[in-house]
Parts: sequence; C-alpha cells; structure tokens
Amino acid sequence: MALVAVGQLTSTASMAHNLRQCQLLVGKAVKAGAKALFLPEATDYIGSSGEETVHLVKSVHDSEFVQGLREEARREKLPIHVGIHEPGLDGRKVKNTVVWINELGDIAHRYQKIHLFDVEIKDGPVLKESNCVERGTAILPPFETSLGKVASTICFDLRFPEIGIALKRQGADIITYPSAFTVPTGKAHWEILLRARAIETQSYVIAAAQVGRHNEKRVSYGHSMIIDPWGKVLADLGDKSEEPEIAVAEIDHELLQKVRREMPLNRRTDVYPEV
Ligand SMILES: O=C(O)CNC(=O)[C@H](CS)NC(=O)CCC(=O)C(=O)O
Repeated sequence: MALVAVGQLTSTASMAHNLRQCQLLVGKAVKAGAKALFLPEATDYIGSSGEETVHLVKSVHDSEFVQGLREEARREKLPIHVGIHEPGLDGRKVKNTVVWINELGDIAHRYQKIHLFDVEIKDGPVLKESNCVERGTAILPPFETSLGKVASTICFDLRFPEIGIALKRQGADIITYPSAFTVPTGKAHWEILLRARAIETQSYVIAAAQVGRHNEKRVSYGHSMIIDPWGKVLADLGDKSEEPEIAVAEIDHELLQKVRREMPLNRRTDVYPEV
C-alpha cells in the first residue's frame, strides 16, 4: 500500500504565484504522509490568450517554477508529477507536457500531450489549443515508481480510450490525466470518462485538475479524482477554489491483482487490431 495525493489549484499567468500555491500543496501532501503528489495540466501558468501562453514559456532550466518544484521534491523526498509548458521546436508554439520530478529532484519522465483541444461548442467553450501548442507524437511506456508503474496522458487525451488501453497493455498500474477541463464539458463528461478509463483498463486513475477562475476568460471544472481499478471514486476535490487543496488515497496492489484476476479482459486481437 502507498498513499498518494492529488492536488488542486487555480493557476494564473504568474509563475511565482503558482509556485507558492504548489509549495502549500507539497506541505499538505507531506503532512498527510503521501508518497507522491500529482498536480494538474498547465500548473506552471494559464495565460489569457495563445500569445500570452507562448510569451510566458521557459525551458525547464530557466523556469523558476520547475526549479522551485525540483527543490521541494528534493527537500521533502517527494516525487511530483506536474503539467507544464515547454518551448516548441520552432519558437512560435509551446509544448503541453507533464513531467515526473523524482525524490532526488530530477526530471525522470516527460510526456507531451498528443490530442489538442480544438472545439467550438455553441453556448459553450470555444478554444483552439493547436493555435499555440505543438502536438506530441508518442505514447510513452509506463515508468517504475515506488507506487507501481505510472503512465502519463494529458486532459483531452482522456477522450481517446486507445491510449489507456495501450498503456495498460504496456504494464501500467496507475494512469494519470492531469487536466484543466472546462465547466460545461466537465459537468457532462469528466467523471464518467475517468471511471470508464479506470474500469476498462482495470487500473488506478489519478486525475489532478485545475479549478475556478484563472482570468476573465477561463474557468476550470475542478473535481480532481483518484479512482480505483473497480471504478470506485476514492477521492473527489469538488469545485471549491478558495485555497489549493489535496486529497489522498491508498494504491492497493492486491486490489489491482484481484480485479484483473477475477475478470480477465482478454482482448480479441484476432478480431480487431491491437492498440
Ligand atoms: O491552455 C493551457 O495553457 C492549458 N491547456 C488546457 O487548458 C487545455 C487546452 S485549452 N484544456 C483542455 O484540453 C480541456 C479539455 C476539456 O475540457 C474537454 O475535453 O472537455
């Protein structure tokens, strides 16, 4: 058994502010006895326009936010999984990535979001992430941690079950969905999609989410969750945004094995293609 923490906050365009919020979350996670802290997509900052998002980006070496979190991880011996922005290849766009900062403070894993959120919903969100973000091109194999094998995806990737299935096939015990869901789509789809990914992959799902008002244009749904391999919601942080908050849950490898043993999901790859 290992206790994990999911952290929820409202990132703004100020990296210094967001780092302070994360330092509070680290303190809470350490106090709770968590063995790792999972933070949302774009925890380093949320800009109010594509131009601002590109303007604010820094490499991990130059980012006071990333360097500050590395320091926290090292001091507290607490691994941190956190969504950030990194410079794109051609300078006109950014990468939307998530990194695993291990207990030594080193970046040991980095995944780049492969599905970008381009939507035009009547009376709902209109967002074109591809205007300022470069698409990733690879699903990364799950990586070994003291909690088990952890796999990364980001936010809108949640809507594509193929990734979860592929990560499960590659040995994932825990699949992460760091997010910044919009309120209307969150109300309609967030929990059901997360629970479906947990149930169909028979894996733990950890989904840290942004919450509340980031700027005059953007509000996020919140409801960071930890879900067990049977689809049970072990933690739900709701939509309060007055202060950054954590929730914790145990990762139980016996339950993981039990669910997989009692209901084997043997895929018919002779009938449909393997992912
Ligand atoms: O803009 C940033 O800096 C960080 N990125 C995000 O917030 C992204 C792209 S706009 N948000 C989502 O993918 C929401 C998906 C969603 O809400 C859904 O699938 O319904």
